[in-house]
Amino acid sequence: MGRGKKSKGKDNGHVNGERKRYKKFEELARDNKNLRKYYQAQKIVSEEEFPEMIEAMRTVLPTNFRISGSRQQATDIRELIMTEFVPHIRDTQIDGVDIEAPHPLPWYPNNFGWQFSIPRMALRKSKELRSFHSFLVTETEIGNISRQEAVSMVPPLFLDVRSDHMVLDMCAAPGSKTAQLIEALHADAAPGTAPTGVVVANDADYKRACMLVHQINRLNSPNIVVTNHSGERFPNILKSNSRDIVQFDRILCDVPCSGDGTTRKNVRVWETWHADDAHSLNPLQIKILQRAAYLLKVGGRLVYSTCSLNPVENEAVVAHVLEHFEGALKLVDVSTQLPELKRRSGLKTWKVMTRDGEMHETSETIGPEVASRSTRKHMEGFFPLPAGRMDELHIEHCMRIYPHLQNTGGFFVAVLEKVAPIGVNERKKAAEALERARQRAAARSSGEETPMQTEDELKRAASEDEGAESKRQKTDEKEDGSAKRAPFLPDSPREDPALRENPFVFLDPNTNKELQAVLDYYGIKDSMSHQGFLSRMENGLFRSVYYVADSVRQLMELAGQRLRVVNTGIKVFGRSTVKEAGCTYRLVCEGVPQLLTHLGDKFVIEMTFSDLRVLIEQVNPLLTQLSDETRRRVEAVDTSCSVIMCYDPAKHVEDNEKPHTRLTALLAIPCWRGAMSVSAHINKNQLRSLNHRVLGRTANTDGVGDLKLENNIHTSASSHADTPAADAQEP
Ligand SMILES: C[S@@+](CC[C@H](N)C(=O)[O-])C[C@H]1O[C@@H](n2cnc3c(N)ncnc32)[C@H](O)[C@@H]1O
Repeated sequence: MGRGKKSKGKDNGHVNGERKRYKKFEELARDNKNLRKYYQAQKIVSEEEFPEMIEAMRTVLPTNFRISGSRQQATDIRELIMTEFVPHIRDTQIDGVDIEAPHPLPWYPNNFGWQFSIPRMALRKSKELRSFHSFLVTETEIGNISRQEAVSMVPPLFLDVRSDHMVLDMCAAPGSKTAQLIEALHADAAPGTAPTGVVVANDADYKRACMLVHQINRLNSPNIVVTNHSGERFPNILKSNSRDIVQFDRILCDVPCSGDGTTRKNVRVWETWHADDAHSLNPLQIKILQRAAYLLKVGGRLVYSTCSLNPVENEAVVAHVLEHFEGALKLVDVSTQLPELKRRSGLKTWKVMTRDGEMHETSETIGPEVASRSTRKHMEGFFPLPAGRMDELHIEHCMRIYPHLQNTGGFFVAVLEKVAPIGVNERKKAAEALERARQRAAARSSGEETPMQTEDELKRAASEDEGAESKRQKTDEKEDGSAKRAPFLPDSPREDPALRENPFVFLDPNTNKELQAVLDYYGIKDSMSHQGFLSRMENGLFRSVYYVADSVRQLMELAGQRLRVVNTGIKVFGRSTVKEAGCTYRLVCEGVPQLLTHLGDKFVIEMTFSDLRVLIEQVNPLLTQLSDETRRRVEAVDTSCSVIMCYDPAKHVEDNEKPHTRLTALLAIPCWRGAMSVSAHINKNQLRSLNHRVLGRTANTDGVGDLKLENNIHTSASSHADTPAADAQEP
């Protein structure tokens, strides 16, 4: 549900001191008189359509997933689903009933969003379906697939994230939309280049922020920072040598909400729903959106979304914030984007329901007996603005997605753009830029080169001038090294005893000999910035080394202690437990995509298809089992050392054997070079996935399949005792 955490003061499972018996899922009535009355009165759909919508809200939601990760990898996974699973499931019948095959969501770009409805009992009765289910579980574990409600995939698509954008996800946990934002940042970068932007994923709830870390770590991005602030109090980060604050190009406000668009998944909403749930959330939602507006650059885009159908949490919030900023924010008409996505326009009129079930058109009819003092304080914000004003603000540009339109949950999305500065500082800066543009235009027209410009042209020139000014500032910082000089103060340890982690510190290879030795050993090239390594110190020692993109480092240096950083970067090196190892640090699985192009050549070893087969089929295969060239290259590195073994499907087409499914993405596998053997240093799910995709061998999570995976896992009991057993359990 959208709220994200239990509201304070709830019963904790007790009523009047006695333990409350929660009804079983199937005992719950999928109905609520007040809910029906409320939405019928709002006329959110026509009278004829209303029963269809309520019926859809009662049915079980289909399963949806998104193919995630890098574009090329995602393409390979999509091909596998289309060629292997869809045709089989399409032909499957259970007890004489056809099973609906998984199908792509028509509006999701590149067929990367999918939907299917397979009854649980059907899974038990069909080998094909069980196999598909196991595939989903495995690929989800390793981050190639994300289970995500279809409508929840919508808001990031309207943010239009580019590779150089500063993006803020205000209420990010558990992180399914953050993952989309990170993917968009990487997908937009030119082939072979890294994005220069940042995604800051923030959540007010520390525990949920930690869940978010788990979700996004699977994407192996060095361009992400996870922070823990109340969105409405997200701190100002000052640019260096300036009183200006860092602002974002894109902001997602997927705010806490009552979640009544999720009745198909959270059946308990039917039992607990009341219209005034929205009343306590509306003031917070307004504050979060207002803060986001301040943090947004002029010309930047913001998406506000909820999984609630209630106008008090949706159009009311948007309308009052637009009104508050007096034209600095405007709603964007996105009706021609994602044309296949069925949606309805935002509401311009609605009524407010109080706890007694009465509907009100104005706050004047609401008495103190049905509204607490704090509710009364905010009541104006629940109602629509005067009719003419709702038209002027184009509230119809908001999007409402209803469950019956395309078999999904319910959702609300509004796309906003900041068209003018807000606040004293921003206005002053804009006025200065306008004056500069005026003076330039005057100078030009006195030289009779160009005629005097119109006010609009001047404003445009001024806003371009501001952009150029901020670019100039960045370049100046680079040139005079001031950004580098800005001292980085680690985020302070939190007061909450549950938050025990040590703060991140950047490691400078010029002064940190241990790091320099690791970089020298692995021949890390200058193409990888040496300033992005950081760690969490434990008793003066660092166990793991992480890496962040320059953009993240600059942001963290500017923010200093102001930003409560929960996590950032990707782990690239882990301290080795093997005493005789060539280097005290080994390569870490999740760091492979980051390190691959920057490692010394001898550590990246190309292999043939038959080498790949040996590596994923056998436990610690002997070096003698590899092809001659591959073996020669592995033997050229120290024993007890990490290497990355790569299979490039584009290069090794001459091999007699071919992968089971069409592969286009390079497969890069971190390995451990033992005295006589080499072993893939990956976890069970990664091994399972490779065996399936490369060799067509399945090892299902429920035991179905022809691969006995237990035998392939590298443990201390494995046949050649020269792999780092402790490391193998945690690659
Ligand atoms: C609807 S959920 C967000 C879902 C998330 N965007 C996703 O796609 O996975 C709302 C989140 O807001 C967080 N939250 C609640 N109050 C907040 C606040 N004042 N500021 C920031 N986050 C808040 C909750 O902890 C919850 O994780």
